[in-house]
Amino acid sequence: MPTDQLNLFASDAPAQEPVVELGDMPGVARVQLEGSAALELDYGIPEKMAARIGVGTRVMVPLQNQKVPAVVIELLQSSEHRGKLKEVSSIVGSRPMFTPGLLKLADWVAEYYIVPVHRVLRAMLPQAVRDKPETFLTDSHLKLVKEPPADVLEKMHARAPMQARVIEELRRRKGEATLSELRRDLPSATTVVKALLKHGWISRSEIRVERDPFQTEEFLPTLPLTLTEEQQAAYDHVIGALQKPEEAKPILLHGVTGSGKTEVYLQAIAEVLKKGQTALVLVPEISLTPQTIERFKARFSEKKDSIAVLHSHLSDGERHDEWFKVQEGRADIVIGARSAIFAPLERLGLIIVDEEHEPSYKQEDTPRYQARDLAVLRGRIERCPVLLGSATPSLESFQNALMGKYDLVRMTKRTDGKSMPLIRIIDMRLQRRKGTGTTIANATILSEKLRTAITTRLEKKEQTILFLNRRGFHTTLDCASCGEVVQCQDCAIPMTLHKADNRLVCHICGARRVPPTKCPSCKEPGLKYGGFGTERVEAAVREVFPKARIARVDTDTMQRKNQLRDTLRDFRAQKLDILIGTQMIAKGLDFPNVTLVGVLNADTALNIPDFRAAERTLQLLIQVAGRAGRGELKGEVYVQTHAPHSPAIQFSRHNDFEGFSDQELEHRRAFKYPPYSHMVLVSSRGKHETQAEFTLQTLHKRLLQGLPDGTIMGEPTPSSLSKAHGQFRFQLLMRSDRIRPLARHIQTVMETLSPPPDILVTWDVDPVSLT
Ligand SMILES: Nc1ncnc2c1ncn2[C@@H]1O[C@H](COP(=O)(O)OP(=O)(O)OP(=O)(O)O)[C@@H](O)[C@H]1O
Ligand SMILES: [Zn+2]
Ligand SMILES: [Zn+2]
Repeated sequence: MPTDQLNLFASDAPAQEPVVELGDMPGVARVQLEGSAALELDYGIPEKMAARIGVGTRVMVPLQNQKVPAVVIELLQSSEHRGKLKEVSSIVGSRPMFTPGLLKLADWVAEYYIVPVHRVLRAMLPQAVRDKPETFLTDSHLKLVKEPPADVLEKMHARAPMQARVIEELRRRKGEATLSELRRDLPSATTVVKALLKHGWISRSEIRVERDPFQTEEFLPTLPLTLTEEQQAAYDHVIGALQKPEEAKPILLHGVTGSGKTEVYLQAIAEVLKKGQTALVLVPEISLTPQTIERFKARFSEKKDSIAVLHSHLSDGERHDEWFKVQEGRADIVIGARSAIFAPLERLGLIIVDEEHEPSYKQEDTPRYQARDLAVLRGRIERCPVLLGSATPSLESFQNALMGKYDLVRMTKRTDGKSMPLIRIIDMRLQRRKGTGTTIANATILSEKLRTAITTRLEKKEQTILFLNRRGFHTTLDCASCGEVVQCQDCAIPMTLHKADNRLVCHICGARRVPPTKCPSCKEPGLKYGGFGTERVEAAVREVFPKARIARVDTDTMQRKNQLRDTLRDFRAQKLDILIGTQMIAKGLDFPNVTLVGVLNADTALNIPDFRAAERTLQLLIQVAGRAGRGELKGEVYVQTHAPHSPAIQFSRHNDFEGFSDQELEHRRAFKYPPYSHMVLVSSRGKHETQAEFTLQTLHKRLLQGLPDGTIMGEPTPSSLSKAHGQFRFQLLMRSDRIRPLARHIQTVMETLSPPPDILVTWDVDPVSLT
């Protein structure tokens, strides 16, 4: 739709219903400023606004000769403020932007994550909503008001052929159309419509147009499936919680890959809608694929317009409109990534967090909240059940379930008697010694066994997924003479060769440079490349299987809008034999004809310096393996590794999540790591290495004074990523089983700290990444 034809308007129409009864009219609004200091101020409410101001309303208030945005957090009869109260200047939007439940959540987030509450309130509204509230697109809805007899129309064809065409078009459309619909075939429709209006042939009214990202998609309705016994038990458990939300504990649904968790979600949501309530579904950004959304829209096809989708790939306009769909109460179901936990749904009946173990539920900027934890909290505030689902639960949630804080429901089998895939471990150390496998420039990319397995699949017209968590062609470039590794100048990591454009690329800051021919350090020419990423795997696979139809899915190849959707569609339609990709293809995908999954290097996640390395590896392996054998045919998985005996690899081989968690929890308990403690990661960064380090050392000393009992505090050390974006990084880890006293202590100390202006100090409560 061409935007030049559509006019933007900002409505400030009064709300339909008054927010407060006129009888007990409060005269004072206590507000929280949005922009700056966490100040609560009182303002008088002018009489003409009284009916439209409630808790959660956004307003503009006068402050030091300016008008600034604020949120009403409380209505009072009078203020303790001495002197004359200033008055609220204006109201933003026609309805409150925050529900009382969300305001409570904001307070909690502020305290727990040690952030001023105004930062939390800002994070709760999408930017497009904050900056341009109620800026909707409009279109003209046109209606034919006179039926022209045949001869009139004929004359018109001679005199004003365009007008006749528009009239005929309108008749074809049962007498109604929008201007933008007409303009699709008749670019001059705007002028023609004006003439027709003047002559009284048609009438016009302005309507609001939603920028709906799925407008053009068709969804074939699906019916609820007959649940398996295990699904039924899980469903019944959720229904029980829906009936007694006050007593319900959060439910952890531990269901193996392909056990049909989504079907349980769908049927539970149907029940929630039947009760006239709403449902919130969180999915990791990366699994918010068209396929996922389609499953929801198709099941609730008669209500598909009442499903709002909130995630970061929407345009500002789309996000704005989807958000208002929720705020105006037109959405019954919200599906979204992390920040959708703040969707202003009312009458919330159920919150679902799918793939609850996913690290992407953690927000990596201030406020650094964990959306899965906020889901549990929001459930408590709104008295609604919370369902956390995963084939590989986070140890935090699993431990909560073992302790009885959460209910644990298991689904141990795949639907329809389909079996779990057979997992084979391939020791790549032996491959290298034997010199077998597909070797290009000394790196074994495909073991012989995996290659044979792919060949068999190609013969049988079954499909293969090859997974590798690294982009690019070569992952290192170093000097044979002096050992120097070519690193990014601004970040302490090796640069990756991207062969398609022959550049070395830094995967932290994106810096690009022409590959040097001589060592930058000793000037000798003997530079050699090492390691492999998806680009190189693609080249190798094309070489070995020249006839296979192959696609690569990573952020380099999926730049174009809809490219991911189109590639996945082709794969589903079996127009492709082999899909090579990064974690973009590791989760949630359900392709029945995939009978082989190859994990090309299972060790990348094991080598990260993080106490969760084993947990992450297990999660990834079980999830990727879970893409195989989801249809009638049995699946097989080959895991290539240099650490075949590590527990993460061995337990995932037997799909033994609980065995792994027993062992891993034991270990965590012994060393007091989460979930047996809360962790706070304090970091400093800056261009000057010594200043950054010194700042953290100073902070360390101050934190030592009055440190709450039971706190374990490390020493300031360089972060494992010691430099990024040209800034040196240092970190300090603290652990305690009681987070609140520690948070208060940190807050108090931070208030006394004034670091040099170019040094940034941050803190992260319950961090998921320690780099
Ligand atoms: N009761 C059922 N009867 C038959 N088929 C079912 C049933 N429930 C689900 N399925 C099918 O089983 C497949 C797997 O289901 P689903 O994708 O919901 O599993 P999941 O547990 O979410 O898997 P994963 O964790 O791997 O994403 C889907 O194709 C789904 O349509
Ligand atoms: Zn050198
Ligand atoms: Zn860099």
